[in-house]
Amino acid sequence: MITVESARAQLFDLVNTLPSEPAPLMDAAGRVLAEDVAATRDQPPFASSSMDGYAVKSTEVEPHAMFKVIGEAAAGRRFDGQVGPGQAVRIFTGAPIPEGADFVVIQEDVDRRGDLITISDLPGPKSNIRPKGVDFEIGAKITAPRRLSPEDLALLAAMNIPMVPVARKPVVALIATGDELIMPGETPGPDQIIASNTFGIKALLEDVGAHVRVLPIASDTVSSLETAFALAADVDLVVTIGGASVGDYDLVSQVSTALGLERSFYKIRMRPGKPLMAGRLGDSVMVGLPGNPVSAMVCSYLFLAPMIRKMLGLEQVLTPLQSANLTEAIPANGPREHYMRAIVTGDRIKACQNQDSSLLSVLAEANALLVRQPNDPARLAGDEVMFLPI
Ligand SMILES: Nc1nc2c(c(=O)[nH]1)N[C@H]1C(S)=C(S)[C@@H](COP(=O)(O)OP(=O)(O)OC[C@H]3O[C@@H](n4cnc5c(N)ncnc54)[C@H](O)[C@@H]3O)O[C@H]1N2
Ligand code: MOO
Repeated sequence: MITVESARAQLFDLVNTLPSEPAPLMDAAGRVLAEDVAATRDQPPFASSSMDGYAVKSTEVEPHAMFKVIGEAAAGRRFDGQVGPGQAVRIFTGAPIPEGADFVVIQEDVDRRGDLITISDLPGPKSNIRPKGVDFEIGAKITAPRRLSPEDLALLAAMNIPMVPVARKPVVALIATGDELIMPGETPGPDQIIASNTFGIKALLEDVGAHVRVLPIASDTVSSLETAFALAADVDLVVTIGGASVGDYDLVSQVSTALGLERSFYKIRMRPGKPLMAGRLGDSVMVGLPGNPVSAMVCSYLFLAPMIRKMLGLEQVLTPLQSANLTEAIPANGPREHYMRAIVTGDRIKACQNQDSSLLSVLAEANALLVRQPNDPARLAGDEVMFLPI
């Protein structure tokens, strides 16, 4: 059995950054920027008013000063003339500052009668003018790689970049295996359970940025598994769930090997998730997850999500571990690296009572995986431990 670290290194060797493709800005949320992009204009493209008021010459601003209002400047409609001595232009937020003016007196600080305004309250030193290009100038860059946030999309729009170069989404096929499985909503036979892993893993991988195809459940026969693999021939990553262990109906290894799998490894010194396998299968990469629901999800956090991030070209593929102090003692660990379901509150962490790898109710309560090294000694309340947030 190999270590988690060595498994990760081998998995990363199997995948490369995918090529980029143009995406309409409207559909680019959450995609990974693949190439640097540059603003095609200044923002704002002209000096503009940050307040509603009157544009005047700053040298004339003093208590009781009077101005004649000679026109109006609104957002989208500038005043074409020149502001001369003793003159003011009615101006609104976002409007271009007229020639000759370099100060906006807010309307709360003036009295207006007809076309005449008088400064009633002395304005502060702020000119209420946003200089041209104060937000960004033409050529300002957003650098790749970067997962595009809602704020990034707004910035790209302001930069007038309607098509964005993004990494192609890795396509993942999920194949649940087992005669006992049916889909939610179907009527289970007496010995059947609902295929749950598919849904958790799909959500997790889509959240990271993959496109996930859920294939029909494969039954525990060679031909059914072969059909499922055939349906997944054109994807980047084929993920099987279950059938990875040593039982008579655990056929994933046998079938994938017969189909030409160049196996990288089988079995990791970890808990849960021991019977993980991976390798190259045709033009795809195959990862065989253990069927126990918690094992499958933990392996998805530890291995599949970082593989997707690498395919997307992201620099940080691993989620950094954090530390917290135990609220209760935990016993010594065995020989496998253990990812214990745990609940973190502030800087304190509590390992969940029951660590059985079938318990989705415990996993759903947890917000962290407490990481124990092989043979880690018993830990006391108050001890500092490391965890992976989930
Ligand atoms: N003699 C041994 N038995 C087992 C070993 C071992 O080393 N020697 N390893 C155990 C460990 S650890 C794990 S993990 C499991 C992994 O088994 P498989 O990958 O072969 O998974 P299955 O047997 O198909 O299923 C295990 C369990 O999970 C349920 N399951 C499977 N797929 C789904 C799904 N999509 N959604 C929900 N639940 C699913 C399945 O019904 C079983 O209850 O092997 C141990 N055995
Ligand atoms: O490794 Mo299994 O995943 O312990 O339940």
